[in-house]
Amino acid sequence: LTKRFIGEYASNTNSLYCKRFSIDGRQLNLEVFDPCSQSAESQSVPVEPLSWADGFIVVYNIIDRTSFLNAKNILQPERLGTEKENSHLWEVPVGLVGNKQDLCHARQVSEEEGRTLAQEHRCLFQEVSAAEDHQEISGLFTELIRSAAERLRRPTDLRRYSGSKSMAKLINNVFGKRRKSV
Ligand SMILES: Nc1nc2c(ncn2[C@@H]2O[C@H](COP(=O)(O)OP(=O)(O)OP(=O)(O)O)[C@@H](O)[C@H]2O)c(=O)[nH]1
Repeated sequence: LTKRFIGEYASNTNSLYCKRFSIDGRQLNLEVFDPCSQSAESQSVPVEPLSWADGFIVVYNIIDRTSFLNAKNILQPERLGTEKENSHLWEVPVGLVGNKQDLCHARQVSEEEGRTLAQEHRCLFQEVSAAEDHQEISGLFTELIRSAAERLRRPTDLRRYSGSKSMAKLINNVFGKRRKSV
């Protein structure tokens, strides 16, 4: 959003960030919902964004195994409401992201573990360092947005279960206006 790393900021509330974003020569309104921290026991996705999200990014910290287990928990389809049955979120693209790669000397989660979890849930996967490389983050969002846009272009009856289901940051408004349902 800012192309620079902001080390400390208040994050005790749910936040919605909006940005004009250019991708493949097209302008779009990106809305990123960042839910505030929740205890491990109550990890779940806030209900409201699920009615409009076009994609999810679930972020864990590679030097904190508990955060990886929380991410694993969140990826369960029932947590996101992305089960095939009765869900407009069925097959929305999901990115699993291992952050803080700059601290990999203290890693508690191997890259292989992250990749395997992503494959199990049919997610995009990437390890990044938000502190060191904003372009990686931008690339990640671009990839997810392309997947979301591609999904929205497909006729409903041709859609296949391609992206698992997951969460933390939500993307909305891909190449268009907010939709009530897909
Ligand atoms: N070294 C390093 N620190 C990071 C990186 N990304 C975030 N941090 C730090 O990790 C801490 C948590 O970052 P947040 O952005 O608040 O992470 P969050 O997942 O939103 O966590 P909550 O605030 O608990 O919701 C902050 O002190 C950040 O400065 C990174 O890539 N490398």
